[in-house]
Amino acid sequence: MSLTAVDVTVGYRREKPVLDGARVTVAPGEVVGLVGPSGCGKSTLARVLALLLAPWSGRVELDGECATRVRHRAPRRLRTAVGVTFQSPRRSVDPRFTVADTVAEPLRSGGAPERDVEARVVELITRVDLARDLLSRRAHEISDGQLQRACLARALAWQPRYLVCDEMTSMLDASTAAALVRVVNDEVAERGMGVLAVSHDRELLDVWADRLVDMVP
Ligand SMILES: Nc1ncnc2c1ncn2[C@@H]1O[C@H](COP(=O)(O)OP(=O)(O)OP(=O)(O)O)[C@@H](O)[C@H]1O
Repeated sequence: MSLTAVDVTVGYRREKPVLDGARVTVAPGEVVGLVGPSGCGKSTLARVLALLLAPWSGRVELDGECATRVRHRAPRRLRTAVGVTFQSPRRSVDPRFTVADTVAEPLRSGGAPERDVEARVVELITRVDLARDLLSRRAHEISDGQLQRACLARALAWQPRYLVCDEMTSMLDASTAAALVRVVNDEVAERGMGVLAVSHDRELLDVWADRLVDMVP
């Protein structure tokens, strides 16, 4: 059981791979910190493992199953098994959506019955310590920290087996950052979720991660 990148080669421009045969594996219940110099491809590898970017060659294995398609083309059981959070919550939400719509979005697109969605959204925002009266607000009406909490709630909507955190805390104040890491750690401890944490903050990863993977360019 693991979320694993096997010999992944991928880039954004033809014949200029950013990753060339990259490998990383995350076991259930494990927090793996991904470090390396700026531009070495950490976010790219995170996107590949989150099934958002298809490798040119190599593969992603999710608990032994090879993920051959990405984004909405990936089968639902794989899409819902991996959650992802990004550095900038503002760039990762639809500004027209309320907080409730943002958190509900993966549930709706994954086919959750509408009668269950509202209750689950309340459960999720409670989990990330967001007040219920924020549910009707839009992104521009709440702080970065509150919006990142909503994004973490969205990432946890389907109780993913793995979570990819790409610089989740780097735009946040220290206390919000610590609170979000605690929420993630609770999911690790309670359900055995595996985490890939990308961060520039070595001190954070030294305390958060069980082990570090250094991407040598
Ligand atoms: N969408 C994109 N289109 C074109 N090039 C990209 C894109 N995303 C990343 N790159 C390029 O790919 C390389 C690796 O970027 P990536 O963001 O994966 O690295 P990183 O290690 O996460 O960097 P940082 O630590 O600075 O966030 C960089 O040269 C970057 O400019």
